[in-house]
Amino acid sequence: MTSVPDLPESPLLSQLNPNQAQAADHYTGPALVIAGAGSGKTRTLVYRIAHLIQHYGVDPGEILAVTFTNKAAAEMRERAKHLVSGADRLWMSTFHSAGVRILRAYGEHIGLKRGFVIYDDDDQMDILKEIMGSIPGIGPDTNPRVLRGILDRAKSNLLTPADLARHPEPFISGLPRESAAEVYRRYEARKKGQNAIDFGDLITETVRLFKEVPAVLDRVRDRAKFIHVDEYQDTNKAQYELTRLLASRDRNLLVVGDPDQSIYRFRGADIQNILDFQKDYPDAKVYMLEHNYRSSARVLTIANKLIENNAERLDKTLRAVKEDGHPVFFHRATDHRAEGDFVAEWLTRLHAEGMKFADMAVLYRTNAQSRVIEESLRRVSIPAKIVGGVGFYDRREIRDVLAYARLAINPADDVALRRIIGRPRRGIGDTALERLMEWARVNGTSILTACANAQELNILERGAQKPVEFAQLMHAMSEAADNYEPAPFLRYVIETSGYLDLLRQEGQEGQVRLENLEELVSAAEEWSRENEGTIQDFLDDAALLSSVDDMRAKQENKDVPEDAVTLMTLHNAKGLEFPAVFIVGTEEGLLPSRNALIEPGGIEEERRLFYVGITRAMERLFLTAAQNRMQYGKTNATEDSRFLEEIEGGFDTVDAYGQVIDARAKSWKEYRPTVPTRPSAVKNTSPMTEGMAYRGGEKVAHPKFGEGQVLAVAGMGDRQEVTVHFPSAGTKKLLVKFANLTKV
Ligand SMILES: Nc1ncnc2c1ncn2[C@@H]1O[C@H](COP(=O)(O)OP(=O)(O)OP(=O)(O)O)[C@@H](O)[C@H]1O
Ligand SMILES: [Mg+2]
Repeated sequence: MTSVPDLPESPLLSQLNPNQAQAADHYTGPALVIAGAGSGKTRTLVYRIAHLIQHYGVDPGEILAVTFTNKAAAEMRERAKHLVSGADRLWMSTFHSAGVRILRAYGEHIGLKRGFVIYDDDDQMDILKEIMGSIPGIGPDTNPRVLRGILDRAKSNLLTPADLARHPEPFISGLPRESAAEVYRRYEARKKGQNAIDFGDLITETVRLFKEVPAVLDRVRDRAKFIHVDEYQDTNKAQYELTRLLASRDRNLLVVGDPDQSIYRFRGADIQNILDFQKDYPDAKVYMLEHNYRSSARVLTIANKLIENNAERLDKTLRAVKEDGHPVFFHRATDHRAEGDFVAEWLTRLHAEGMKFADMAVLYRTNAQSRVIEESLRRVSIPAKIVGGVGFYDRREIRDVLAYARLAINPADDVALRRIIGRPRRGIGDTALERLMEWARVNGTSILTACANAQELNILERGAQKPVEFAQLMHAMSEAADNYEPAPFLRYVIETSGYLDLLRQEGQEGQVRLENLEELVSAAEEWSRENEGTIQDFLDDAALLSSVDDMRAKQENKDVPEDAVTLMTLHNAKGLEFPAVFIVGTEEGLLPSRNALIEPGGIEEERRLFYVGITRAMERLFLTAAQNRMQYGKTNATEDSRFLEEIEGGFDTVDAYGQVIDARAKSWKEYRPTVPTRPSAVKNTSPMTEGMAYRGGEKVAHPKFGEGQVLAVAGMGDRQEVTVHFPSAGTKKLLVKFANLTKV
């Protein structure tokens, strides 16, 4: 029996349970916190940061924490500020934001020019559409999205075009690999010519910078002597490499994650990063957290039950701290509309019982499902905040004005130029534009340079004055960009570009667009109050907003009251929690998704996604399905999700009025007995793993495999099973009874 080693007396640590406190007290060297949903991983990470500052005297200016969204980073900073002073100097950001910051400061060392812009998904598509036509093996029916997917995955895996050409598989996403590599090559060249980088580059270029210019890496490492990564299970190869480089000198790297919540494999996330952490850092300390503080025991039971069906996983223990709570309800509606009405009905009831709308969330697999739910909610006037979907920053007028701003900062941004040269119309037709582009291509200049010289160089026979005027307009705008704060500058752009007049002529619709532009100016004003920086910094931030980020949500839901139900995809819900959660569309073809059925490992990924959804719920959980659903314009009969079968017995089936039809959950204790366990606070040093022979992180020896470290412990008594990582033999699952392990 091991006991909790002495921990420093600390008011901070006393707010954690003993295992959490041990992890939070981790000082130097590599560490891995691996634990299930709601076990306090994120909380432990924040407390560890505060404890480093308060107890170990670490300078906040040497601490980096990487989170999944800017919102999570902001929240973490707020929490840290409450716990300890100096927290405003912490570096908390996403991988992408960290990349921008590093590349803006040091990108010149690897040939990035000042003022580079960040291309988003749509900009990428513009380039791909333009180049794909002339590449052998890429037909006109090739979807540019497929190409974009190939590029994204290649970058996530740090593959160059040459690597792609050497790829062992003859086809990549159905395309000849040579063609895919050629697309990649030309795309990169085009982007470089326009002084732009894309999302993937934010990581890969930073990695390249670190490798090629060690002095820069050293400077950045001084600012990141203690590194934390939340949601480590969703890092890809490039992010892994970035982390590895940053941590390679001081080796103070603490990562937290849950392999069961890895849900971004389709975007290149590699679950192996977390599983191999101990291979990369053989001296890593492993901390396991085994108590779930978030969900009622019933909710947690079905979550545990579900995820056990995954074959590829580390066994972990996760026990409820909370009581049984309410039964989980499942409702099978006649169709998707009835499903939406059922959700609206229960939202209303919960609200009448005193729960705030803001404490409720509706989660779905695909954005397309949100429309019907929204309609149902609107009918009964439930305020709803939609996260994701076609949002504020995707609107045409917003993108147009931001494109002007980009071009003002970076005259080489041809993608932006092509977007706005005809908005409003300024007498430069398609043929003229093509000649300008051709001249620019032949002479290796930007299109804007071609415009500026249209008259002298005889690029155009007629109307050469128009492009020259456009170039003059942009020149004036560039000067304004240097001289104005972000908000006045955007106002200047809206007016001088002619966009304002254009919208004024468009009547009602123009009016709505104008209001959106006003909102953009307000967003910039608000941004300036909270940040110091130029229009360039504002554009960077706007480009990096993810759908769950606050700045984005605020603009997108500007007319929605504070107290509103959240509607979002299961993916976006990661890391969040709500007292009441509805998961809709638990049907075959939706959850698991149709694509998952044909992809290797697809079902297990979808199961993890469902697991993420279930474990967001604190008190109430509702699952729904529609027997008939309209999809792609046709109504079809559906089948219940296979996952429902896996958790059968864990929920009550209810009818449209909420009356229990099938009360399985009433006898749920027989179905799977879990008794809530309440771990003591840290002051009381009784070990929380009472009755267990082994604990995560412990060093053991095996007669054949040698020394190793316990990764996970599952089961009790004779059936206790440990997962042990042996540096010489890999990771093994062993039954304690037979394994002949000894403690080291
Ligand atoms: N020791 C504790 N005492 C009280 N509340 C706790 C404790 N540990 C965690 N919690 C609460 O439990 C909830 C879940 O914690 P947290 O979000 O840190 O879990 P997590 O492991 O990061 O979850 P996820 O896997 O979903 O990211 C939070 O509301 C947190 O404040
Ligand atoms: Mg978390």
